[in-house]
Amino acid sequence: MTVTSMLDNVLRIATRQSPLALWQAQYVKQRLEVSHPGLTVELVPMVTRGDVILDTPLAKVGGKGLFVKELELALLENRADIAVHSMKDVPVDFPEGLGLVTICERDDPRDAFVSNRYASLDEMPHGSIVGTSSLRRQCQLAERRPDLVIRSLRGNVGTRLSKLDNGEYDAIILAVAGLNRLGLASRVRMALPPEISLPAVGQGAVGVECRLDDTRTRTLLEPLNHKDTAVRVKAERAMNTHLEGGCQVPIGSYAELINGEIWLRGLVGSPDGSIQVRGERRGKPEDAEQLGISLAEELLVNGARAILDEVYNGEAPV
Ligand SMILES: NCc1[nH]cc(CCC(=O)O)c1CC(=O)O
Repeated sequence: MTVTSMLDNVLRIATRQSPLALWQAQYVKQRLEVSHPGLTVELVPMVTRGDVILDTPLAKVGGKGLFVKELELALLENRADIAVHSMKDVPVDFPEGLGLVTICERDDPRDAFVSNRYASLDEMPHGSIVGTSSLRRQCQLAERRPDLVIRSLRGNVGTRLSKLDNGEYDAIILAVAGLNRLGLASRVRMALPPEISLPAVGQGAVGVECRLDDTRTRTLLEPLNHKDTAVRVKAERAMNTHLEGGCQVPIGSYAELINGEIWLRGLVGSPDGSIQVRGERRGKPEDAEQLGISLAEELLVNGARAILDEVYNGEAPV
């Protein structure tokens, strides 16, 4: 066998090494190998800046892009062929030459109430301590239960659970999907419906990024794309992109497909929950992007503009 033909049968995944990232990379590897007998998929483990700076709230250290930059560099330098991401953590912009080409079927998009003491949010006594570092979760929690004390909680899923188990918190909020993937579904005391906690853009979905001119890889990825998930995430991301919100503002965006129609709901709020600007759109899947944009415009007019301006001190977000 020549060197070229050997390489033809190998595809390399750049991945972070958190248990969740590794699960997602393994999942894509397995899906690819099942779809393409004879293909060998290798993992290329990497450390990102986001993995190094774990004790500062994400909103303060420059956001989600921290977790993907190193992976993208590996793609651009041809040290790997694809990067697998939680769609929730993928920034709106891609470096020139890279793009998101595949979105896999969505797992449970909801937030999970996790506690060793209480079965639900409403059961918690006044003054209970809840851990989350997500401004979106904090905003919705504080509106519903202004009497709770919300404390910052960082680290990967396992770290967060051990901080709960140590007694540092009465409850914590995590994504159901992350717990499911790690075999920790039994830790979910209550999955919070979107009415109580509107999920983050793309929550529960895994996406794959590659070099846009790499037609071989794009063809290999085709069977993994899940159309319904892709259209939902497209509407959610269009809303988010049009808001230019970044992750220093509480933003929720969640689309469902009901009888072939998109139902997109959006939220922009203040971190303390005192302001909640909400809206929704229904329409055809073909119009996913337009629905997201027009919902964003409505939210901006209804108060989101003021919230964004306040957070970014009147400057355009970077
Ligand atoms: N912010 C970290 C992160 N990124 C994706 C998930 C969960 C899996 C997903 O939403 O796809 C999590 C953990 C969490 O929010 O609890």
